[in-house]
Amino acid sequence: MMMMEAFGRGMHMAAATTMVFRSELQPMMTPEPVFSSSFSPSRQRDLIFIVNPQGCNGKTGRQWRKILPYLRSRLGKECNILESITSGPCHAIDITREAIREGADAVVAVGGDGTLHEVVNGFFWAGKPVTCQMKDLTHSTALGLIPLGTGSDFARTLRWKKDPREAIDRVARGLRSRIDVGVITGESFENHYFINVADIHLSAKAGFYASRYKSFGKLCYVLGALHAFMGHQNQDLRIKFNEGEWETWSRVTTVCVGNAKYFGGGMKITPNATPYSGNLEAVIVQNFKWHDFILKLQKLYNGTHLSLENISATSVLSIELEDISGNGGIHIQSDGEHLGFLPRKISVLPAAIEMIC
Ligand SMILES: Nc1ncnc2c1ncn2[C@@H]1O[C@H](COP(=O)(O)OP(=O)(O)OP(=O)(O)O)[C@@H](O)[C@H]1O
Repeated sequence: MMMMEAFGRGMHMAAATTMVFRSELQPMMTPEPVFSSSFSPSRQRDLIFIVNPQGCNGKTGRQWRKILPYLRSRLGKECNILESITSGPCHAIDITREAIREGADAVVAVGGDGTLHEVVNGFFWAGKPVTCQMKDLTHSTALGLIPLGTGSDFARTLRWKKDPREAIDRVARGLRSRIDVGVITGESFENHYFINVADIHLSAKAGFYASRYKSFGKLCYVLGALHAFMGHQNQDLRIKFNEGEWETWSRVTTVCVGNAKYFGGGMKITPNATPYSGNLEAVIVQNFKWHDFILKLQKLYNGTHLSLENISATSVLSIELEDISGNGGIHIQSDGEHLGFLPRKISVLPAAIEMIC
């Protein structure tokens, strides 16, 4: 494969909507993964490992080099192990597209949620899944993950530890399960995909500032949030759920739309979300100040914040958000990557990707 090196180969929505009440939030059954198939044992599999050497402040690159011997011993006999080291932001997207087009059996992201996010975006091009031209229609490339980032929040929902050996064993077993992906659309905006959490306003700014504090490890997300509160103003937003009517939500601090549960280095922000459910969980926080954030931090980490008065949650297939002030300054990010400003629509693509689980 080109470019790759082969080894051995508030509720101040005081007027609550008809759509969402905290009290209406039904306890959800947690959907479990359905394993469909494993790799064919009859031929050598092509596994592409996309490594972000700068992940976790450079620790990802060092850990990767340490685990390579184990990877080779565990997978070297039955697989072609191909390593591709990213050269900078967005490189993983191109590598993934190329690998899928060339018929790879799996593309494995080695790094944090940012690297995983780029690999997921590589599964799509021009609004459609990327496919392999050379193999039969039943062939599909699976997504794999060796979580080695600062937060590695997506892995938490699947209850995976940041243990590279455990992750390699999972890749070796090769069990696959279809997972949902979120898609963000907007006028003059290329479709953007996410696997973990998309978020708007305060927390999107927090993600941006967190990157300045990465040397503090997971604490970078709390520091980023406190930084984001400086000069922050809660804003009135227009929100539409599931293609319904537009509703006005006042003094919105942040909106988080989860395909999975955790962000910000372990905050269980969308505690009912799972990537096997066919929908997303939208959590709307209103009228929060920086001191509320500090006082409620523990609840955010353990996922009990949905019981608070100015937090609402609902399960959605799609959610559209517009800035009422019209000044265009409401930030949006997904999986920690900054994506510009509202208006945007966020929808679920059920069972869009096969993942090695
Ligand atoms: N070679 C590179 N040099 C600099 N940045 C890179 C390189 N390759 C990828 N990146 C960027 O690094 C960003 C962060 O990487 P990653 O998410 O893997 O680590 P992290 O931020 O430590 O983990 P987490 O997102 O889980 O907190 C990615 O969004 C990606 O765009």
